[in-house]
Amino acid sequence: MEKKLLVAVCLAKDAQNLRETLQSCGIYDSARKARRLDDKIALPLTRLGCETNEEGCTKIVKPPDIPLPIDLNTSCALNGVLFTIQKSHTEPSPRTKSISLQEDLFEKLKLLMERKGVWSSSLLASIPKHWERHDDMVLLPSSCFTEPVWQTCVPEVWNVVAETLRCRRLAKKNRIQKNDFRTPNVELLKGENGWVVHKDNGIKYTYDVRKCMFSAGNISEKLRVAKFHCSGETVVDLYAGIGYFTLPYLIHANAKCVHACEWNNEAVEALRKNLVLNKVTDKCVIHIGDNREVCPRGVADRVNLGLLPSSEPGWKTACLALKRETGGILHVHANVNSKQTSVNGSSVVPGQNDLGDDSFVTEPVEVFSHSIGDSRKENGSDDTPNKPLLMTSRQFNHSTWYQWASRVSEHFKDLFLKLYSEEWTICVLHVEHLKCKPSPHQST
Ligand SMILES: C[S@@+](CC[C@H](N)C(=O)[O-])C[C@H]1O[C@@H](n2cnc3c(N)ncnc32)[C@H](O)[C@@H]1O
Repeated sequence: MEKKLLVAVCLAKDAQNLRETLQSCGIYDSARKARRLDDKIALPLTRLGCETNEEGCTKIVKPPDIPLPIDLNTSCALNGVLFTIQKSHTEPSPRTKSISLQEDLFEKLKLLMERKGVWSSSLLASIPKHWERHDDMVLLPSSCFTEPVWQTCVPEVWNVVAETLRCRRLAKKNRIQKNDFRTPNVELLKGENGWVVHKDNGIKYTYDVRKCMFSAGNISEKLRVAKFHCSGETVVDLYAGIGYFTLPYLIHANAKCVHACEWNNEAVEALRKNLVLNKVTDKCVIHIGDNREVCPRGVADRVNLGLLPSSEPGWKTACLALKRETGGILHVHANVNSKQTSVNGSSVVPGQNDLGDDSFVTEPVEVFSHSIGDSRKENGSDDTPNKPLLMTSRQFNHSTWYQWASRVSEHFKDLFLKLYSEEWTICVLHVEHLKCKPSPHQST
């Protein structure tokens, strides 16, 4: 049997369908790259070979478990898609790459717009190259389908996108509204309701994508929180949202109780549902309103300050939330612009950054979770440090971050002194660098 590599060649518009059919028959070779041949696509095949008999006639040789009506260089049909099997004339690419959903989306949209007579290459840039998948919904970025001509072809455009990306509902982000709730401004393009369920590290989060944001960029911090041992601890989550951190504290870190502060009623509705969904309602007290007014005082062993670009508005509230006798741990989040400062060598002021809301959402930004621990009153014991002490994790040895952490701890020292007229001891226990990567659901 000749070891010639074979490909199935079909029209580009049918490539996705054919690929899926070949995959289900077990003869699609996902380790090789699909190739474009003018208006056609050559899909790589596996487990098939060919044989030439004495008359010089070449036939496909296939294992007995593949009873497909296929022959070499002859039109064949599978699931209504016409194709021919041919010998591959090029060496297979060593890289694993099959025709991507993005390429397929491009082909199908181009075809639709050509049929409507409105295709132009200027539309290329607004075909989405990445998206987020939530449940059966695909959430498209704000940069796509911006040209008015797309609107003249709805709902067909949305149907093609939904079919190609294999989802039932389709939504598109617009710029985040500049209000205190950071309302997402998501438009539903296909489907009726915006509620999705998102599973993350064994936790279910439900929320309406039109009303609340799911901060996917926080995943590494959520995973870190999930590893904490908080048995017996009371935690205050000052910016609870839909429960991004409240839930890992309750479910994985095993906190005794979380006081969750949130002022956005839409987020509170989702938070309530999430507590029920994850069966932890009895361990959480929701305080609805501005945390500076509604946060309980003197109750917490740990306070989470998960607000970006800076949690500074909540610093005083966090100090007051800690147990006065024993102190506790503060997790202080902020964006720190280390690029700028590493160039001129100056330090950063806590909370200072030059990144607009939009930059945070769309671009990688350095984000810090800064745990300030053991902020206890001086108890006079010799081993209690009375100066801020940096004990940051080894891999994060960026001097800007140390400087920032050091300034934050000085700031907290002053705050405690003002609030209680007595010295508290502050140690920086850890600095975590959170790269706000593209969402884990993004695909291309
Ligand atoms: C963007 S979310 C962040 C949630 C989560 N901590 C995270 O980092 O993924 C911030 C939440 O804090 C809420 N929030 C902001 N300022 C607040 C305040 N002063 N009091 C109560 N909630 C506040 C917003 O409504 C929003 O739901």
